[in-house]
Amino acid sequence: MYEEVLEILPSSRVRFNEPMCQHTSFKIGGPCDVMILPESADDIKKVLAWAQDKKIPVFILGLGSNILVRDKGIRGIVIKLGNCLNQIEVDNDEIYAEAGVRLSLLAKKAAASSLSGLEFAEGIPGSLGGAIFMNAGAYGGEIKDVIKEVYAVDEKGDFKTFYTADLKWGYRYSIFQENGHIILGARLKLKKGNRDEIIACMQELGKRRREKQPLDFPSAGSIFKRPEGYYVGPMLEKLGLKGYRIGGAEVSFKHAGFIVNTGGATCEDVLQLIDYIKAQVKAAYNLDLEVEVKIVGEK
Ligand SMILES: NC(=O)C1=CN([C@@H]2O[C@H](COP(=O)(O)OP(=O)(O)OC[C@H]3O[C@@H](n4cnc5c(N)ncnc54)[C@H](OP(=O)(O)O)[C@@H]3O)[C@@H](O)[C@H]2O)C=CC1
Ligand SMILES: C=C(O[C@H]1[C@H](O)[C@@H](CO)O[C@H](OP(=O)(O)OP(=O)(O)OC[C@H]2O[C@@H](n3ccc(=O)[nH]c3=O)[C@H](O)[C@@H]2O)[C@@H]1NC(C)=O)C(=O)O
Repeated sequence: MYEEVLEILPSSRVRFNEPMCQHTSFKIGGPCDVMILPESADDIKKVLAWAQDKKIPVFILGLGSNILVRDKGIRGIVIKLGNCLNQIEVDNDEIYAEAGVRLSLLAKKAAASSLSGLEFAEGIPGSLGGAIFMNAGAYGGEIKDVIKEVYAVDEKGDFKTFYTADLKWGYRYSIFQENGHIILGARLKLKKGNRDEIIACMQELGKRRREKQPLDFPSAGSIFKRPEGYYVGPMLEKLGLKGYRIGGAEVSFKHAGFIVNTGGATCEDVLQLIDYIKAQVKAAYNLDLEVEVKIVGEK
């Protein structure tokens, strides 16, 4: 049945049984049935209509930096926007960018145009779409601070424009986590600044990130959200969990808020490690840690 998608898209934009471990920063995940690499919003509309007609589930992937895919993979279609919808246009103090653009690349482009506001995004590995979906943030900045409008399609493929005030922004939260729309792009409003100062700020944040975070191992960044009044890293460090390992999954020695794949980790290893950490934290602090990373795929 999946082969029928070749009637609406050229084979260069379709992959069958694609291993998700090749598309996630964790380097974990079994195959998806079909992966679509769209070139335009029109491709996405066509695929959505086809999937709806055939009742096939659709999953949207940005750059795979904030997901944990189960070992059996994903049934149905994965539409990968990361590295696909890639256009950027600078217009005075505003930037229009498509959802698949790498956030750190967008930050560099803003800096080169003497535009301030995206310095915090230096080194963030996800796409603009993923960043909006979860209101990505680091070093005191959040993507919500620079978003003016977001352009999306609903499940039927109808286009919609959202103004930032309507997006229900919260800590690692936006309306897109409840409405199921696909983000196609956004208009960002930045501030004119001094190019050298913007670049110096980004270099400083990049240095801090490299010093504090285990960037030399595959991971999905912070595995848990920050509980109010706590930092996860020091909490796990005090519990002696740094270096605790199940299979190939390990609580990072460098930053205990990260689980790293030391080589050959399965999703099951990571899930077991998450459960173990949660139980330890519950017993010691009476706190329920909430997973920040999105867990997807067939159980
Ligand atoms: N602060 C930091 O240091 C780090 C931050 N991150 C953040 O995580 C974010 C994840 O981005 P990315 O790797 O691209 O995302 P992923 O590919 O990991 O996708 C995560 C989820 O986001 C949703 N999503 C992604 N793109 C879109 C879109 N265009 N429209 C609607 N939903 C979308 C999907 O949910 P669904 O299927 O339900 O639609 C998907 O399950 C990054 O932008 C980054 O900010 C990640 C690592 C480190
Ligand atoms: C990596 C991510 O985002 C990160 C983002 O890069 C950083 C930097 O601003 O702040 C958040 O991490 P975090 O809550 O762990 O904060 P950090 O600044 O890294 O650490 C907090 C404090 O704990 C200390 N710390 C951290 C780790 C550790 O093992 N031991 C320790 O003592 C740090 O030195 C620091 O004083 C984001 N995570 C969340 C869930 O909010 C991500 O979302 O995937």
